[in-house]
Amino acid sequence: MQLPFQLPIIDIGPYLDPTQSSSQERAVVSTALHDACVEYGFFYLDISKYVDPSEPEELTRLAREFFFLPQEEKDIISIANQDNARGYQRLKENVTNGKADNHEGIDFYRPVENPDKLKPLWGENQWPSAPGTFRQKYEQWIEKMKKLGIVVMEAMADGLGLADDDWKELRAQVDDSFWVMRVIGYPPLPNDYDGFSCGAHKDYGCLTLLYADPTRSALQVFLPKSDFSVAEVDGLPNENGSEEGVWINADPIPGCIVCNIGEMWEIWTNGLYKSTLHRVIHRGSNYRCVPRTLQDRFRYLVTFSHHRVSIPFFFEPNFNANVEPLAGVLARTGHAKVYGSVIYGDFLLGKVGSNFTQDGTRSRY
Ligand SMILES: O=C(O)CCC(=O)C(=O)O
Ligand SMILES: [Fe+2]
Repeated sequence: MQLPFQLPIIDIGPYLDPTQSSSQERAVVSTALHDACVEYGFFYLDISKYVDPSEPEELTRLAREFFFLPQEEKDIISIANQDNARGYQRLKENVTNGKADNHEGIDFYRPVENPDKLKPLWGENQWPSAPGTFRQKYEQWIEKMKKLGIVVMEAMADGLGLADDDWKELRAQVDDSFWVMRVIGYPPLPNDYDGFSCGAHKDYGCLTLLYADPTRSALQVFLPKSDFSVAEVDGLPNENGSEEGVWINADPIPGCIVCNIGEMWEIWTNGLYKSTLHRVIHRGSNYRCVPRTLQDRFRYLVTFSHHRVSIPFFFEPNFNANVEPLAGVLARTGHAKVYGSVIYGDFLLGKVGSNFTQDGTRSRY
């Protein structure tokens, strides 16, 4: 019998404090990262030595409280108030592959000096005033994920066999990450819905560090091969064109986040690492988190108990980073450059600045 496929689990522990680990222990981690990026572009990162589970659990509880607010209160921080990027987007306002995604969410970006809401991406983050501790808790998470991003980058540089100087050059492209954090609420997808919870896409940046609540069978990853068992998804169209492969579930694992690489890694490695298609189909079932008061509990059970919450943190290059195939990788593989260079900020503006559909909804990918 074929066992269901599972993405590799990589414990980042040895890289958290290299003075406390041996070079062999670190080599196990960096080799595993390299193999996972060549093979899948996706892996689980065991961060149990870095984060107490209560911390992200609290974040999903705060997100639920926010999404549970009346629509007009959520609209107070609409992206329309600012630069059309920072803030809240209603259910179905985001569009992927021409179809409205069945989710709502709040986006935060690295703050900028001299904010200007008329300039794409250059506005100010809009923090909800309720729940009261939202901002403080999420800002702590941002700091943690920024540090983790650099740690994973260093481990990946080792996995690629980069010399010290090459790592310093790469580090200088990500040491002031133009990060994005998204807090997403997914109500269950109606059976007859023409679309997805989040349509198939590749992430366009560097590293996605995704914490999601314990809901299973929601996030799916496309593996362009056919020797794995498949997660059956009845009646849903393929979104992978004519490419051979299977969609597998990337269910949450306690103590781990799901990690995937974006298109910038594809450029740095001249195509050796590929960013991978993924999507969310949340039919809604097995996660419950019930409010305390009776009245709220009733409303919640009727409307909200099956909401899935996920918090992707996109650890991206610096806004001005000039991203191109790394000399160390070209030298090692002996391959000619097949990717050109991009300034990350220009690339990002191209993605989010002009991605509006005719009815004013926004397409992120
Ligand atoms: O919610 C998820 O599990 C994934 C979300 C995602 O892929 C994205 O926002 O880019
Ligand atoms: Fe994604």
